[in-house]
Amino acid sequence: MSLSLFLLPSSSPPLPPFSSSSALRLSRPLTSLRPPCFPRLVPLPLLHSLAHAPTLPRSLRPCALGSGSAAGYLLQDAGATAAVLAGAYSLVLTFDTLTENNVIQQSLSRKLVHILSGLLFMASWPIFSNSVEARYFASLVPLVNCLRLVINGFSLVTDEGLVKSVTREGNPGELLRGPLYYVLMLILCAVVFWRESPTGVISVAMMCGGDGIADIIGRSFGSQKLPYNQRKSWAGSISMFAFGFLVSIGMLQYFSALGYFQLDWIGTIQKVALISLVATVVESLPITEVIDDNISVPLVSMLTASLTFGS
Ligand SMILES: C/C(=C\COP(=O)(O)O)CCC[C@H](C)CCC[C@H](C)CCCC(C)C
Ligand SMILES: Nc1ccn([C@@H]2O[C@H](COP(=O)(O)OP(=O)(O)O)[C@@H](O)[C@H]2O)c(=O)n1
Repeated sequence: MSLSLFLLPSSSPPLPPFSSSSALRLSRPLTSLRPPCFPRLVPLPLLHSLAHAPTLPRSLRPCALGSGSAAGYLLQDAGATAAVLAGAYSLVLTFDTLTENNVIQQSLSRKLVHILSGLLFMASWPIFSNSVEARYFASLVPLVNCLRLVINGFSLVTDEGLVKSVTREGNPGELLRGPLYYVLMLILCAVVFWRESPTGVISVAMMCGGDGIADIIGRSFGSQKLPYNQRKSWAGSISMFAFGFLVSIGMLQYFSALGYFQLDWIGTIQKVALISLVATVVESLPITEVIDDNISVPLVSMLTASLTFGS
């Protein structure tokens, strides 16, 4: 069997922007392809070289787009969803234990959960399949946590560990604000943008990395307050810009290395710097008493990224 690599036939629907997907087509009908073949975790450049390999052992044959069976995709996505859900529960339990044992303060615990949850959730996206439904399976994770926050926020049940590790004062009602908006934004980014667009990646990075570090640095080193907002500081805002920028570039590199999109890095660095600046300015405004940062920061990042990246 020889593999030939060529672009999608012109009759195919246009590839989403930034998709560098080149369909691997086999010389015989896809129906003859039998798994196992490895999922899209293999970086695309490697797939290109594999595509030209004269013969490949069956177990090393890359999946052609759409070559996985529906049942295979379903199994992969269900397993990935269960694994990431378990990861979410373990993360909160870990920080609850650390707080309970006074290893870290409750405020730091909440912020570390804020930084790590969304970034680790986004980092898990490549373990989901190439199916159209994959993003919906992935969004089940923040959805289940959304329900968990709501039932605990209304004290229908009481999960002390959850309340302690993600609230400021240990009041269950707090779960219905910052944490709830946070998981709703993760659902939005996963469903609308998924791993095919820099927009969702940057928005999650700014909400988790940028806004998360601003609190930690701002509380500890924020003596110099902003002239227009005495609740925010130069240290907090500068750290939000810098860390949000670095985390955004890092996550874009991650998805690019796995072949989900290819970016012109000079232009990307400029665009991400602009997005980080806009998000940092918005986060510093007194409006955050009206609109939670977990809404304003990702939304303004989505808007700015959509305008600058065109997707
Ligand atoms: C503490 C959180 C938000 C508070 O925001 P703020 O008020 O400080 O601005 C984050 C709440 C996280 C939530 C309880 C759990 C979310 C889990 C996530 C969707 C999946 C993580 C999976 C990964 C593998 C650990
Ligand atoms: N730009 C910023 C953001 C937060 N902070 C500090 O972090 C604390 C919490 O910030 P925040 O109200 O935005 O926290 P979250 O809404 O993100 O949980 C503020 O009261 C400030 O002490 C800062 O100094 N500068």
